[in-house]
Amino acid sequence: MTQDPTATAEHPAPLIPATSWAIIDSTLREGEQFARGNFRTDDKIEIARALDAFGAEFIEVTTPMVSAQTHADIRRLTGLGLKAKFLTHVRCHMDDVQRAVDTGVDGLDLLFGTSSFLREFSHGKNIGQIIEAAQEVISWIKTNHPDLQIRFSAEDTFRSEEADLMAVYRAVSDLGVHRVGLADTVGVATPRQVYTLVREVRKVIHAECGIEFHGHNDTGCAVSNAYEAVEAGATHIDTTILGIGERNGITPLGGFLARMFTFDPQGLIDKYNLDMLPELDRMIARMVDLPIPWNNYLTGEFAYNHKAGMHLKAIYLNPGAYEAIPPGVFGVGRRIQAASKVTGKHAIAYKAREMGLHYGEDALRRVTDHIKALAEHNELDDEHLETLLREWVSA
Ligand SMILES: CC(=O)SCCNC(=O)CCNC(=O)[C@H](O)C(C)(C)COP(=O)(O)OP(=O)(O)OC[C@H]1O[C@@H](n2cnc3c(N)ncnc32)[C@H](O)[C@@H]1OP(=O)(O)O
Ligand SMILES: O=C(O)CCC(=O)C(=O)O
Ligand SMILES: [Mg+2]
Repeated sequence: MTQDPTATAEHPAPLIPATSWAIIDSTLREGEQFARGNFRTDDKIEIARALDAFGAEFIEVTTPMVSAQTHADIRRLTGLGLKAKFLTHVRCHMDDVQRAVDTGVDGLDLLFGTSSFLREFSHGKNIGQIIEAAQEVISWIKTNHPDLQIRFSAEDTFRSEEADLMAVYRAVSDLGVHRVGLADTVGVATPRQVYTLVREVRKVIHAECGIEFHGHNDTGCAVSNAYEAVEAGATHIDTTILGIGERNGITPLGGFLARMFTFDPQGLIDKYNLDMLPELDRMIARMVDLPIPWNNYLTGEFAYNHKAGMHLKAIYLNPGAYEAIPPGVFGVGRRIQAASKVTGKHAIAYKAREMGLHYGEDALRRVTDHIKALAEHNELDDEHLETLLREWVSA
């Protein structure tokens, strides 16, 4: 991790500075592999513009080999004049690369599966042949398109033999790639494995070489694995909006930002327009025709719902008592659910005060118990609660 020269005793350097990593948002690549991800040209433009306005550093798009329409769409996107850099995700094959270089992208994300599963059942190449293909393709790009950034990823990294991985990463680093990629393709890696492997890879690549992590969420570790990657020195993290991708998806943009915010809030505020997150999540939910999950990081309907009496007492005094991240920073509001059987007298007193009503201690206990008893069998909304509080005063 880099030292922060501006750190003082009063303002220590953040644990993981937001300047040490960048987002490669892959909604337009991995996201197109989601069951409902079938973006039309206008959708792609809307997504790219929104990500750019948000401040995403990189936007990964799919390979132009998909279709003539996709090829034309990539050219359209790269011609929009956005600040974000475009990367296209292509097989490590001359046909694909030659088609990709005229799309106006800033870089190529090359990949080759290195696990025995993918060597046997996907492309049929051994490690020596993978390195040979990498040499041919990377040398050609460097000679003919020296301005393009090159990343090489060992697909299915975490089911690959470590010796194979090190041989491949060392070879592509020697060829001068700008970044290597570690991909948890089937979402099987544990946070500790990710941390350890990133540290090992760092030892065999050149000093300026970035490390990218791409993590699937099959076992629920996509956010924690991305975090461990950064802690170990990864410089780039793949995300998608709402986490859409193959199967149950990858590290979600919102979840990853929530995680990283706790280490360097100001760094994230400086880098991204965080209050656009709800808009991004709603945009993708609309395009894939699914609701935002109720428990979604930061933007789920109940992500900032507070209900239990003990929580509410403290929340009214200081929301930080039960919130890791202030919701307003991400453009969302909190919801206080004061009328339930798990409420308490402090919440009821607070609600009453908001309405200009005051109860003595006995009355407050009685109205609170009445509300709790009613809520035992009925849903009580805010309107119902307000009516009850007024009736109780006039009774
Ligand atoms: C984990 C991931 O998400 S990896 C990224 C996945 N992305 C995509 O698949 C992009 C969308 N894909 C497509 O549109 C198509 O699959 C295409 C255009 C890429 C290829 O289509 P087709 O030629 O019809 O081949 P198909 O998809 O059936 O098979 C995959 C081919 O890629 C080859 N391949 C797989 N990985 C690699 C690689 N890293 N480098 C080179 N070739 C590879 C396979 O050997 C197979 O080629 P073969 O027919 O010569 O054996
Ligand atoms: O190119 C990469 O690093 C990731 C490819 C991918 O989507 C995966 O392995 O799941
Ligand atoms: Mg993937």
